[in-house]
Amino acid sequence: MSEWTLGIIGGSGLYQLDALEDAQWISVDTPWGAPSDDLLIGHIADVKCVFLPRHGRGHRLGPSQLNFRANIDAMKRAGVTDLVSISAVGSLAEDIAPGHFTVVDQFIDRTFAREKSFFGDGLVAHVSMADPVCPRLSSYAADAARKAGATVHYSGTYLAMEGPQFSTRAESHMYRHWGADIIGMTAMPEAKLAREAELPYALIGMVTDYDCWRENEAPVEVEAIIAQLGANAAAGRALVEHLARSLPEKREASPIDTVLDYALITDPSVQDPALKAKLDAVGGRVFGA
Ligand SMILES: CSC[C@H]1O[C@H](OP(=O)(O)O)[C@H](O)[C@@H]1O
Ligand SMILES: Nc1ncnc2[nH]cnc12
Repeated sequence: MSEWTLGIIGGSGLYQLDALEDAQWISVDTPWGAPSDDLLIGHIADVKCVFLPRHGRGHRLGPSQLNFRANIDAMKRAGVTDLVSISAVGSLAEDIAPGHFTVVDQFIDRTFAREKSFFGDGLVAHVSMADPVCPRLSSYAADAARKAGATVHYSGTYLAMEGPQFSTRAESHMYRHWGADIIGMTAMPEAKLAREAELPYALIGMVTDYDCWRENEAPVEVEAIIAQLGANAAAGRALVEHLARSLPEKREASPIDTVLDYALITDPSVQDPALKAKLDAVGGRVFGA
């Protein structure tokens, strides 16, 4: 049996994963509230897979309504060892065209109306986000995207905006000057919380549009995004299947598995027992759940 349990967060257009065998929707409760939906738990070959549609089936939740902490906690609670996230994104670069996939390796976080940490009052932690994704999982995901037939960009900076409105033209130009390659509304604080939960994380951005920085082109509208999403989602599903099938049976330890060993700063004598209890899944390895 494979040592990997692969978590998959599906973004806009990806609400179901038919490739999962013996799959069942399971309700998972967390100390942080309800995740976006039940988890679809099954397997691909001998890899256990846990799928969560980020916006819920039917796309009920907007980016600022997502309970990111509950989503990551639920993944951890379901035994996920590695988490791949799939997102619809706008392109901020000429050579990244709609239909292309970008394997994200950096982020600029401009979100401001979201809970961004599992830690805080009574138990403080500071994890490093210098290298925010897992290179190993990203590399498997990139190969899987290529096998799925997508044009793949092997690195890219994702600008996370609050939304739900799309950017102004001035913002879009500014993000390009900052060096961002793609833009979306959901990967932050998802990536930060995955790191706090010691989950190696990879993000694949499926490009739907050119946002609004191109002078002679109509700005992005949901209608155009939905049209592109259909084509992208098929490749996204194929990517997940190739990814699960390409994982070696044995899972070597990742440095991300143990980041909390170096992140906690609160003296044990004053750590809040109530917060520690809430961290049973996220920090169970260090607090002995
Ligand atoms: C439907 S376009 C805007 C919407 O799509 C992206 O969601 P996700 O990252 O979950 O695929 C974007 O971030 C916005 O939430
Ligand atoms: N242009 C865009 N801006 C923000 N999020 C997006 N998701 C898909 N396209 C987007």
